[in-house]
Amino acid sequence: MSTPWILGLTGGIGSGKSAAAEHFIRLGVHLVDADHAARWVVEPGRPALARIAEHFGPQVLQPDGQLDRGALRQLIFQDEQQRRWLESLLHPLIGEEIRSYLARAESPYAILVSPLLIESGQHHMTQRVLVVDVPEHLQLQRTMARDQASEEQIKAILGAQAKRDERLRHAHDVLHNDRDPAWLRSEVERLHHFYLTLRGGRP
Ligand SMILES: CC(C)(COP(=O)(O)OP(=O)(O)OC[C@H]1O[C@@H](n2cnc3c(N)ncnc32)[C@H](O)[C@@H]1O)[C@@H](O)C(=O)NCCC(=O)NCCS
Ligand SMILES: Nc1ncnc2c1ncn2[C@@H]1O[C@H](COP(=O)(O)OP(=O)(O)OP(=O)(O)O)[C@@H](O)[C@H]1O
Repeated sequence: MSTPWILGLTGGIGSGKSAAAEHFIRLGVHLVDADHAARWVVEPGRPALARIAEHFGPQVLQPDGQLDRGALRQLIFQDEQQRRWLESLLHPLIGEEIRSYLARAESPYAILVSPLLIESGQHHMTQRVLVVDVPEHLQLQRTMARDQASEEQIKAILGAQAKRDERLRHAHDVLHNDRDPAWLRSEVERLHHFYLTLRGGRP
């Protein structure tokens, strides 16, 4: 099987990666989301979950044995060493899941969506990088409207991610998602046609 051509889609928390991803999926692009892969590797019965419970204690498990994501989020974003421990356990496993899923792509190009594309080195799996970019105040505003998290916690997560400039330095393309959802959709359609042309497909 030939290796698919992969676009890396990244952006900080609440920048609009998932919203952009939905439009690419609707256009028929094969897509894997690193946040979803991060959930698969800690499903009950998988070894990573037992390692996490052993390391952090039973307070990170729900009564039904599933990972208590809110509890783990609290622990890792207030302690950099614990976050690094978790990342060193999960990132290699997430990388394997992503690789095997992307290898099945049959569309003219495939997409890897990841908040940590640059930070985790996952951009080495891709041929091109698209950054969804918004000013920090919009990231905060949209994430607070979406999640049950406090401003303080979202700021801690922002602090654990690459700075805006650093991410933009790796960008081949930038989607400025500071307007309304209709603009986001039209930008995804424009970029999709551009990628099809790059791949020599029918625009
Ligand atoms: C801590 C966890 C359990 C919290 O789960 P929760 O359901 O609340 O959030 P979710 O996984 O949907 O992530 C939401 C957003 O948080 C940010 N985020 C998640 N992990 C990290 C991290 N290690 N560093 C910086 N930001 C992160 C991203 O912007 C992500 O899109 C979870 O985020 C996790 O397992 N993180 C470690 C694995 C990881 O690094 N995942 C990122 C994709 S590679
Ligand atoms: N152009 C836009 N106008 C208004 N709201 C938007 C726009 N784009 C995204 N949003 C909203 O902002 C919130 C964050 O978007 P989304 O969940 O796609 O971000 P994300 O980058 O995937 O975040 P995370 O890193 O946390 O997974 C969502 O509630 C989404 O509906």
